[in-house]
Amino acid sequence: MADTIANGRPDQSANNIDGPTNPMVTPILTDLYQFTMAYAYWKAGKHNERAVFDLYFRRNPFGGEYTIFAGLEECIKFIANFKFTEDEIAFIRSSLPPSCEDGFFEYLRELDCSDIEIYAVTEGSVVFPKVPLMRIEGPIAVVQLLETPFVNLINYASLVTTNAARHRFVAGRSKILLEFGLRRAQGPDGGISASKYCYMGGFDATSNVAAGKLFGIPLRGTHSHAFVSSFLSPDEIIEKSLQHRDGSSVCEDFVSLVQTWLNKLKWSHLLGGIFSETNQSELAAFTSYALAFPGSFLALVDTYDVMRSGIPNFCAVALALNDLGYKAVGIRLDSGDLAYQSCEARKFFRAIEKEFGLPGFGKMNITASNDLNEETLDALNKQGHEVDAFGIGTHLVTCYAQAALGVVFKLVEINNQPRIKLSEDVSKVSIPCKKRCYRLYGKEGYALVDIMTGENEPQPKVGERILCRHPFSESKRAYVVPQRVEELLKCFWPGNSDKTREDLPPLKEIRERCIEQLDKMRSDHMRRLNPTPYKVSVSAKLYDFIHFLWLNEAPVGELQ
Ligand SMILES: Nc1ncnc2c1ncn2[C@@H]1O[C@H](COP(=O)(O)OP(=O)(O)OP(=O)(O)O)[C@@H](O)[C@H]1O
Ligand SMILES: O=P(O)(O)OC[C@H]1O[C@H](OP(=O)(O)OP(=O)(O)O)[C@H](O)[C@@H]1O
Ligand SMILES: O=C(O)c1cccnc1
Ligand SMILES: [Mg+2]
Repeated sequence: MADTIANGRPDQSANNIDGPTNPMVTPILTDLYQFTMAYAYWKAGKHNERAVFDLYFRRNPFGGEYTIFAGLEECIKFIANFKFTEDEIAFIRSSLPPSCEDGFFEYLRELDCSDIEIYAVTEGSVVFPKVPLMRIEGPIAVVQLLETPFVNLINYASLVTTNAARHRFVAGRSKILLEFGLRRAQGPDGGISASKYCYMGGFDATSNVAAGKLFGIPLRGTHSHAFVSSFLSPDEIIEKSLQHRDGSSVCEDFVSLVQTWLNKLKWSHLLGGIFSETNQSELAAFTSYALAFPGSFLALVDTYDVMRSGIPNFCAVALALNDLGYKAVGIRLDSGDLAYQSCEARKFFRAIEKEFGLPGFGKMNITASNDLNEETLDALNKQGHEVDAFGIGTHLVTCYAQAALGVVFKLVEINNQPRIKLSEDVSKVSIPCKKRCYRLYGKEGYALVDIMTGENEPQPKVGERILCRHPFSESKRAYVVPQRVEELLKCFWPGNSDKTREDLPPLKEIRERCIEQLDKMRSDHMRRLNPTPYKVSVSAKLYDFIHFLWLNEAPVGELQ
């Protein structure tokens, strides 16, 4: 028997692929019906029949016309370490009827994924409905057991990556996007996954420390209202000294230096009249935070009153820091009208730059947060704002605008026999056969269409006209002369076959791929309002075959 590691799972480390991020992702993280079907396949002697399943989705989320494929690495890590523990086998036995024969549990005991082959689109790619994101081949009983965990691992990952990409699209390339969602995410796995996939979708950093450690995502953060209101007055600051940044001198009373600056601001003719007395609790909090982090001072300015207290208090501290050679980072706004306040804050910073001759002060970073989503970002853009960074939590990580991406896993072939699943709803009819999928690019470098062909059809060639047909609608078809042809499905798990396994790229590389692919999308597919659908097609041969099979399988009705 194989060695076992700490959690009782057989040691598969010879495959050099770590297990999934979440240790709950085990072979029993599946639906009961996968085991009942596996038993029935086994009992019928059918369990080793070679099946091909496609994993795909039917509609793009968030009313958009694109999706980002994510979660592949976790699927591969899962199957690379797929092995039942004795404990799990005992539990499965206790969950099935007592009549289930021992031989089945012997079979489960020996099971791994060495006989499975997985072809997939590269993680971080832009993908479209109906085109397989993954093709899973292998003994039917095993592939069936993979359905639920794979759909689970791809569904939220792709949904939240797409959500992040959509937020990035609205915010624009130049803005810093911070994921602040851990506290509002659906449990610990939701939080960790959100941080990983929001980074993949184009966010710059997360506040989630565990995700920073696990995935190397840059960590960023400010401070909360509690920190501000926990102080009563500057009198409670005991340690008041601060060394000059270059070490040349020490300011013994930084608190007084801040007070001096606050008075200067109050009486300055440019700024005068905006405020009188600022909140002393807030001033004490800012001063203390600056004493703790003089090189990276950033303050939350909306606890009491942004313009009459938060901004002047922040500026007094920032100016005192400047005297000692430190450059404050900026502010965070977390309530009220973020467009208006950011513009007012910017005016104040610029006025200070001018008044005190401090180059760069006007460019102080303004971070905004508070229930932000695509719509509010869009509204802020339309109004005009001065925000440099957005901190986004709830709407981003919970995918508030759409709860799930209906990923499905459908049988398309068994023992080399193509299979189709019919439905009253045409959009739910599956596309049969083991297929090859290509993206065809046009003259201007944009992707024109994705096309699926039968496995043995010749590959579309550059410069050669090919007919692309809508899979179900007879009248929708177009000729395409591709300038570039990209094969979409690559082998990420060759099983026992002699295919070469694609490496799993590091997260940063996947993120770069995602950003690059989105940049190359035609703008009409990307726009928020009524985007143009991207064309997904099949070859003429596959079209004919789908419709032949459809007619073959659909019973003819009888009218009486
Ligand atoms: N200029 C703006 N245009 C459109 N939406 C905005 C603008 N500024 C802020 N928002 C959004 O308006 C909403 C304001 O929410 P709400 O009134 O509940 O917050 P608040 O009272 O300002 O703050 P708090 O979180 O302390 O309750 C938030 O979703 C915020 O993102
Ligand atoms: O608004 P989100 O997009 O979810 O971003 C995260 C929020 O979390 C923090 O708020 P906090 O937990 O203090 O709650 P509150 O602002 O709702 O009072 C922070 O100040 C943001 O407002
Ligand atoms: O660092 C922050 O400002 C932060 C972190 C989590 C949630 N809200 C804000
Ligand atoms: Mg808030």
